[in-house]
Amino acid sequence: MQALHIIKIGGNVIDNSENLHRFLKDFTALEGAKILVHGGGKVATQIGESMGIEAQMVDGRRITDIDTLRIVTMVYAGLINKNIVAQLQCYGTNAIGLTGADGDFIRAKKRPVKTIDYGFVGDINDDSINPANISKLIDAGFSPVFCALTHDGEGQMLNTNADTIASALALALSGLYETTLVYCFEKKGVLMDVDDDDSLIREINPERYEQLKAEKIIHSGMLPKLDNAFTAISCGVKAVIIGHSDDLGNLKNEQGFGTRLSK
Ligand SMILES: Nc1ncnc2c1ncn2[C@@H]1O[C@H](COP(=O)(O)OP(=O)(O)O)[C@@H](O)[C@H]1O
Ligand SMILES: CC(=O)N[C@@H](CCC(=O)OP(=O)(O)O)C(=O)O
Repeated sequence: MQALHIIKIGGNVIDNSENLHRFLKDFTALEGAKILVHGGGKVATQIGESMGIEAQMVDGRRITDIDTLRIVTMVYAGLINKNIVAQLQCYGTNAIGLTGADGDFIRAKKRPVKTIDYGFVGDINDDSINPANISKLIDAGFSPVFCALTHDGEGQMLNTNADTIASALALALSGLYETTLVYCFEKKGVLMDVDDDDSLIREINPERYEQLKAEKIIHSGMLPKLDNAFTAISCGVKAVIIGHSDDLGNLKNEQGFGTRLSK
């Protein structure tokens, strides 16, 4: 089976152009088939605020009313996606920028209203992604670059968390490729102390994850990231690694990069 890397980059790195460019160079240097998934929540919040629209987050998810949907569509699919694609082209990666609506690559269902109305937020299902269609792009030599937007098939764009998109792509493509999923952010990996980069935890299995959650060592944005990551590893994704965007160049070096998840 051909190897595939799916790399997700988070909003804090996108917000720092020096770190972003270093990361995009390292992404270009990765050999073989690759997909980039980017967030950009921080930039969307800043631009929304400059337009008088305050972000409302619940459990790490953005409440997406119609005005917020307009902002995230402009920011994720336009500003961030196209700048990343242009930079990758400059470094020599033949990137193609996509939302889930393009090529009907990722469909989602609007999240049903329970106690909270998340608005235009989309949840991905088992049959949301057609891996054969995405592999046509890869076979043609493109590196797809997905932003955090999906569609419902009835003309409605939806906002979907980028970590979730990355793990759903990894799951869907793991039948066709030997897939490695890498979450890159602004810390060395999962840390014992969030403020101490020397406290990196090299490996986590589900039991240790439960302990670290109970001890509140892992919290906030790291919880949905790891929930997605453990789902991926238990469903056929070969490896899941969480590490610093600056260290992507060390990916080949087994001990050199971030926190590895094990079953
Ligand atoms: N044990 C931990 N180790 C590292 N980061 C942690 C930990 N627990 C919580 N976090 C938080 O998780 C955040 C990463 O999640 P998130 O903000 O969703 O990232 P991104 O936007 O890059 O996807 C870190 O910035 C950090 O504040
Ligand atoms: C529904 C939902 O919350 N969507 C996210 C999508 C962006 C994202 O995931 O960005 P980061 O990876 O930078 O956090 C949001 O709008 O913040």
